Amino acid sequence: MVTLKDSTLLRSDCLIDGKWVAAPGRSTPVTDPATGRIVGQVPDLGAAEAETAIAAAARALPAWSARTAKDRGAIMRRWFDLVVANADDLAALMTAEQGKPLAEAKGEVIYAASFLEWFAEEAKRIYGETIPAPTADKRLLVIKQPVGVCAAITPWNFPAAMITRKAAPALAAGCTMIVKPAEQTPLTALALAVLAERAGVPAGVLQVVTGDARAIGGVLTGSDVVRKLSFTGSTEVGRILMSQCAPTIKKLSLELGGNAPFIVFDDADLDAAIAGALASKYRNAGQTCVCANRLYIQAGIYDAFAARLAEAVRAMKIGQGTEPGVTVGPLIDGDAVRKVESHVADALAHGATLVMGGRQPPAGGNFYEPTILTGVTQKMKVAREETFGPVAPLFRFETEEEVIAMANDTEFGLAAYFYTENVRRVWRVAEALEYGMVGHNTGLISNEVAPFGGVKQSGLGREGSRHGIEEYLEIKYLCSAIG
Ligand SMILES: NC(=O)c1ccc[n+]([C@@H]2O[C@H](COP(=O)([O-])OP(=O)(O)OC[C@H]3O[C@@H](n4cnc5c(N)ncnc54)[C@H](O)[C@@H]3O)[C@@H](O)[C@H]2O)c1
Ligand SMILES: O=C[C@H](O)CS(=O)(=O)O
Repeated sequence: MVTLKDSTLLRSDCLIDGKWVAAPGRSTPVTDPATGRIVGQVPDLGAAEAETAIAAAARALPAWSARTAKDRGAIMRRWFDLVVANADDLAALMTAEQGKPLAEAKGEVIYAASFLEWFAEEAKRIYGETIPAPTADKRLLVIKQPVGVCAAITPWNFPAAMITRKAAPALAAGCTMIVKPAEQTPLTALALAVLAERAGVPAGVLQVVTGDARAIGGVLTGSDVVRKLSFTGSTEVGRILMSQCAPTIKKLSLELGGNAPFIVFDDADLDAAIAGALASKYRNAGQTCVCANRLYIQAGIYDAFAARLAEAVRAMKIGQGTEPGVTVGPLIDGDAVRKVESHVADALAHGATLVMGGRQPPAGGNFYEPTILTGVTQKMKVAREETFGPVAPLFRFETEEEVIAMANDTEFGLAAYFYTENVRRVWRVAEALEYGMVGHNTGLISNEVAPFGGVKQSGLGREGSRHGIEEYLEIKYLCSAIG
């Protein structure tokens, strides 16, 4: 089990309609991916409970949306304060169920809290507009109103941030929300719900339902009462949910898979490029949607970059997230390990060279050693699929035109990175890359103030920034005849 300062944050029941709901005889264990040990139990709920949660959200909507923006903002701010005050416990829960190193988990909790802080303020800046009427007898204006009852389905790799990045703008806008967290990481979601309740979020405004993803998701996507779905996860599941939402024409936010190119030109600051590669590639053991998935290194510095990266990666420490100094934790489960193994085996079978790693450590489990491959080509799986593991495949390129073409040769379009000191090249490359987010001379681009999201098959819409709250608002145009 997990040792917390506040043991009441470890829940084994769900929050529905202001009540904590258990399911005697219907519970699912939550396991530590580093050890396989059970760290908690959560209810295995389904369609009936999803329906109950939707009805509760609908009942709570009028009063919540009628509260002033300042009032909702104050509650969101209290939620922020409580998340920060309980960051150590939330990080402990996260490391226990997701495996990331404790320092990373703490960092994610603070990142997750930043969305609560940001949208506590943005709630008060939902502005409308007046429009000069084309005729003297009319007055035209635009107001913005909350979408209504919203659903959120979230992934396991960022168990806190992927929830607050949705719930914060939704509640700030005056919507109510049902969250279905990933089955692997429900404990963090339930602890956030405890703190939301303590912050004053009323019954029915925020609900967390754990259990049968297909059954719960089927009800959330099929209900006409649910006016919006915000999903973060794989592109494959995003397609399914998008089609399930079609009959009720829901508003959609989709944050899906990635295949980020990481481009280093000959004139790059090599120290900065190595630091950026480490941060982008190995964060969360490579299990982030914006991880560098392909590293394109210009011919003139290819060997030097490979050697420097190997030297830096050798300094990494793999192990349980609770161990001091650990920088690479376990992958989420055996399937994730097998996917990484298949990508490495495919690359080697097609001519790549293993510089380091390429195996599980002797201890086994869900760990996989940080890996570097050279001699990688576009024909290999690592070029076409999201590896979602600590594998850095290095591709060699000669010209700017060639690398832009290779970088864009994917159905994904979430994040891309490039390193150069040439100002003219910054503009050429940034504008030519077909991605929603581009990092120049940095491997870390995510924060609460910037619009996070992708193009092509990496998703729809943006989260965070001043744009993120628009996803939870409808525009209403009012035309008043005064003649
Ligand atoms: N773009 C982003 O911001 C972002 C962030 C994190 C993760 N991701 C992507 O998510 C993927 C990894 O996360 P994952 O393995 O949790 O993704 P996943 O798509 O397997 O699962 C995500 C969520 O969807 C639920 N789900 C799965 N099938 C469902 C169904 N048929 N009906 C209803 N719900 C269903 C899961 O229970 C989970 O809560 C990667 O592709 C990663 O790139 C994207
Ligand atoms: O997995 C992708 C998440 O969005 C993580 S982050 O926002 O880049 O930290």
